[in-house]
Amino acid sequence: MSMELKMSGLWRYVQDDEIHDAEPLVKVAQDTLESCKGAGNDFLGWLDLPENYDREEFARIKQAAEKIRRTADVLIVIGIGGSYLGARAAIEFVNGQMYNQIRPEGTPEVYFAGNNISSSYLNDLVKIVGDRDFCINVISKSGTTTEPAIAFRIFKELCEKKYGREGAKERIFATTDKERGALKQLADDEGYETFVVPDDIGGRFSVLTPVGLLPMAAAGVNIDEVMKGAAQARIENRHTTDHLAAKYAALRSILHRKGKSMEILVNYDPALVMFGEWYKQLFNESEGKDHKGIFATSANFSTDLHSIGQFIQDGTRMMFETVLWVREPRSESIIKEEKDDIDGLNYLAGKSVQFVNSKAYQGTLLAHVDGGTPNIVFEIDRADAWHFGYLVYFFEKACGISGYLLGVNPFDQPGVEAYKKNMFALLGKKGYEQRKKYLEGRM
Ligand SMILES: O=P(O)(O)OC[C@H]1O[C@H](O)[C@H](O)[C@@H](O)[C@@H]1O
Repeated sequence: MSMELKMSGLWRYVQDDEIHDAEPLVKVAQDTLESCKGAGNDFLGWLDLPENYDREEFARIKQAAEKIRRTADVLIVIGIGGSYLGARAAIEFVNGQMYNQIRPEGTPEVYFAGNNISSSYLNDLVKIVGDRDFCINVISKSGTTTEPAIAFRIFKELCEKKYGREGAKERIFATTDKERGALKQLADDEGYETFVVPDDIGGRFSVLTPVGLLPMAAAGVNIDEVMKGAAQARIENRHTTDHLAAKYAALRSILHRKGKSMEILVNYDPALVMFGEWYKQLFNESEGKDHKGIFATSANFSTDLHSIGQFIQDGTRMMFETVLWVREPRSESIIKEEKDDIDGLNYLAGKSVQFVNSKAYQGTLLAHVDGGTPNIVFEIDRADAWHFGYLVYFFEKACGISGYLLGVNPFDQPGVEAYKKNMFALLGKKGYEQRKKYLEGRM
């Protein structure tokens, strides 16, 4: 089975008849999505993407990845939001958080830039590259986002200094709109190889496009497997409401109506930390609008059980957890017996660390449920490329259904503009003069 939903963490909170009663509405939401008749329907290119992707471009991604691997010790991936999170989530999901230190042979170190406005971070990254050979993949659908634009100026200059303008051309790969935006214009002017973010796929739904696929492939993630996993999720989660994406959307909606306004995506392996970050953008930008929505966040257990665990167990009862449990770790470690059992751990001698992790998972689940935090649980066998693709498509589909159930357009993000307008005004950008005056008067 690709993925299993476990309901034992919901027994006090959601009854079978409630799920049954929610079905007609879930069906309407799903039909609206699948028939492409709902709000935001010009952004549904991701729905059939696992079957309908551009094979020629896919082959070109593999060639470019090969070239990066051949010519670079370091790959700098520049992007933010949907142009950043998915690729990083994939690389860490498959290879672990310490990927750069233990990466597969022949693959470059991969670092991400343009996802913050920290000069220290940028300078640290320049230091890390040092004298080594590097390539750049600059990613921006709009081609005008401030953070990646700043980072790209710095690394483009570095690249041109080191390799000359002609040489840099061979090392810079741009992923952007097929015809619009500053990045597309720049890429055409300079002669960079370009990859397309399709018009009908929004940033947070774009991980299975070149946005995510090129960095993944460069890092040695098997992108054929990623697409196969996504294709399987597409087949399993459509048409009827008898599938996990519909059930998950129904459960979220039922819990929300009962006052649970916060969802925590829980993992038990640091390799999934960035997957949690990707999920946060997906759900918050899709549902957090019109003064509605579940606030989606993530937690990393057992790490966070020693920090925010107290609140989840015992604080304001406003949350539910969605646990993503991976049954088999990438590698195993066995706890050894010690002669003097000073730390009292000998009762675990011979047991695997994953066994201990599994008991932490089960024990936490029961404690949180007893404390008033319902748990939805998904279990998968392995954190590999196939399951990454599966999970991406699964959460995207569930998010689309869930957004329509909530009565919002899940495919826009008008609220993100507010801070940008203020920032541009305060920076003195042309056209924002009036706002600048008004804002500065308030400071
Ligand atoms: O790819 P870009 O156009 O640079 O956009 C990057 C990100 O920036 C924005 O502010 C949006 O809210 C995100 O949805 C998007 O993923």
